[in-house]
Amino acid sequence: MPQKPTACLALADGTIFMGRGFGASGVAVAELCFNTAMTGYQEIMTDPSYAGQVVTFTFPHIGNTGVNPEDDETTDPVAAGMIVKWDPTDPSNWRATSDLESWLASRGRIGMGGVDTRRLTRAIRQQGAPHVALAHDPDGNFDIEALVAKARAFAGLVGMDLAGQVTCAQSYRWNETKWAWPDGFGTQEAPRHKVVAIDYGAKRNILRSLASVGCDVTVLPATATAEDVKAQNPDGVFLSNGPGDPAATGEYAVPVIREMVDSGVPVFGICLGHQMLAMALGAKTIKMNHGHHGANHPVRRSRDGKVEITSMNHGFTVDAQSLPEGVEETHVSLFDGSNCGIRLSGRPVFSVQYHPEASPGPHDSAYLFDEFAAAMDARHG
Ligand SMILES: NC(=O)CC[C@H](N)C(=O)O
Repeated sequence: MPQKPTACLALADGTIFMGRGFGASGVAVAELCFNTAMTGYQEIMTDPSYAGQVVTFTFPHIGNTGVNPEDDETTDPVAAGMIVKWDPTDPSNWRATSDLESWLASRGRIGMGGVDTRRLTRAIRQQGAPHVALAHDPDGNFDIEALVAKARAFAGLVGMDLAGQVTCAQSYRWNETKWAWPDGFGTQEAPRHKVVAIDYGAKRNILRSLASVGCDVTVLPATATAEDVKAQNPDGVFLSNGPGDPAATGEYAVPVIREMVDSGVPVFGICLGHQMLAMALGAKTIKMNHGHHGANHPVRRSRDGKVEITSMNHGFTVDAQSLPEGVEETHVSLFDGSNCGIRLSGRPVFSVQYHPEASPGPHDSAYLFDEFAAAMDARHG
């Protein structure tokens, strides 16, 4: 006899998927996106930019390498839940300290296995990122109509400022010292640049990457004012990734970013930071149909035509048509032509939509951190 389903995914249009629940029980209401990465599920689940989203993985074997404390991008999982094709198996990896299921349970996040993730991904591509309710009940009791109603009632990410939920409560100095890849990437250079990183939901590996090129990083909360930033007397300002709608967070962040640009210091932004820098320079952002979430997104660098294989995680994008004169488009997605990078002409003010710290292939875009450091070196003369 087939097992009774213990998880239920209800889409707002009434489509229902049944499967096996794991991790925490309960109900999560969120937007649903698909991620095509074959590795990095722990980093994905703990990336603050995934707040308000359930992630379905197109790669069928998720959980094989377990979890470990070093791969967390923040203290807690931030994605609202995860959906996989096969149930996670026992981990097999020398770095694993726990298995995915108990890690998820201990952090209050819902998992669902046994789902036809190809069908689900097709639905996302066709209808745009749907609003969903994901339920896990070990007894398998579901009120499906109520779940559909919850999915319908979800307001969605447009207009939502989520940075406030995931930013640090207080400023702090990034002082991790022990971390490095075997090939030396990530080895810290002696700090020579004082950098303020504004934390809209920063991933740890970004702060680590800044430290690796000689930045002494002070992290400030998302609501930091221009005076808070200037009080640190930084050599450069970094604008982090983060969840939600850039236009909503931009209401308070963009005026601060504009002042930073006007002050003449080098400014570097990633993802949400990129989107809000673009807004500060006069551009607009728009919601995408189903966004870009994966570890093999090709991007063309305009200055020399080089193709970078990048990690991406975004549901909004900078409208390239809205870029004002004097703002160059430096990178373009080879999947759909969407904007992936900008630079203020002749100034060390630049940003990318993708994640150069995520090193999917393996370190293609880490040069951006070097360029930020070089811009600060150039200012010191
Ligand atoms: N990774 C990010 O910073 C995501 C930015 C923004 N929340 C988006 O979805 O587009």
